[in-house]
Amino acid sequence: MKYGIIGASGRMGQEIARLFNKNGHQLVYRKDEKEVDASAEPEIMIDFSLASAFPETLSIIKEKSIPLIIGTTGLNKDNLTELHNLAAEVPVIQSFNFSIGINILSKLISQVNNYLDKSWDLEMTETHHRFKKDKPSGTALMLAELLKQPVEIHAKRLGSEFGEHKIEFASTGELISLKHRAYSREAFSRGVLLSAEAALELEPGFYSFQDILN
Ligand SMILES: NC(=O)C1=CN([C@@H]2O[C@H](COP(=O)(O)OP(=O)(O)OC[C@H]3O[C@@H](n4cnc5c(N)ncnc54)[C@H](OP(=O)(O)O)[C@@H]3O)[C@@H](O)[C@H]2O)C=CC1
Ligand SMILES: O=C(O)C1=N[C@H](C(=O)O)C[C@H](O)C1
Repeated sequence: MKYGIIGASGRMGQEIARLFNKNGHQLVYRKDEKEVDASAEPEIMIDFSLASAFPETLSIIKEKSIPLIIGTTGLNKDNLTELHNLAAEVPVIQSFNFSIGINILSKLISQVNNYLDKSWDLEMTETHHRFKKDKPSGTALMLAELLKQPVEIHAKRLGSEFGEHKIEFASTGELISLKHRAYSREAFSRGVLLSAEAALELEPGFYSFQDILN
């Protein structure tokens, strides 16, 4: 397929281009903060840029009227509402984490939730590379929303860490610890590839990555 990337020169943009090109797809549209490079009209658009780019992304998708896969974090509730409105016109697949593992972890957290009461303490830690611009991670915020009670999120920025999320549940007598760690950005680009290939067959609507995996 012919695809476009908003945030093409970024860490994720480069990883997505590597995996998509390996799978025979053609990158025909690249946008970064100051540059656009287009050789043909893309069939789908992928956005891994920055929250500050969101208004531009919205107008690009409205103008091109093609499916959007968006992984950019730091989006607020108004941004997500605008994505839902856009989904009336085109398929929108949105996730703060396109790794299969985090989607498994989400299901485990939801199950653990069912057994916990106020006598259990919860703590969450997310660890990312030193260049990450937002804090806490979008994944941590997404996981926190699955929990019945509020949880403090500790954010660590260390070296080249690709992304680790740990949730600990403790009573006065025992501890449960659930952790996911990405070993490379391919953990995310694989999910983006699955979503992009599915997007071409979807009706307009708002889809999570979980919807694509189901
Ligand atoms: N959902 C998921 O699975 C994952 C999500 N992410 C998220 O993806 C985003 C990108 O991460 P990462 O690649 O590490 O970040 P980088 O900082 O490496 O890349 C950001 C990219 O966005 C570009 N950009 C900045 N402003 C604009 C704009 N106005 N229009 C178009 N492009 C713009 C930058 O271009 P320039 O260089 O010109 O400034 C750069 O290419 C982050 O929000 C991160 O949290 C990351 C990994 C997985
Ligand atoms: O910036 C990153 O690298 C990542 N960001 C996402 C987030 O904010 O949750 C997903 C992943 O953890 C990597």
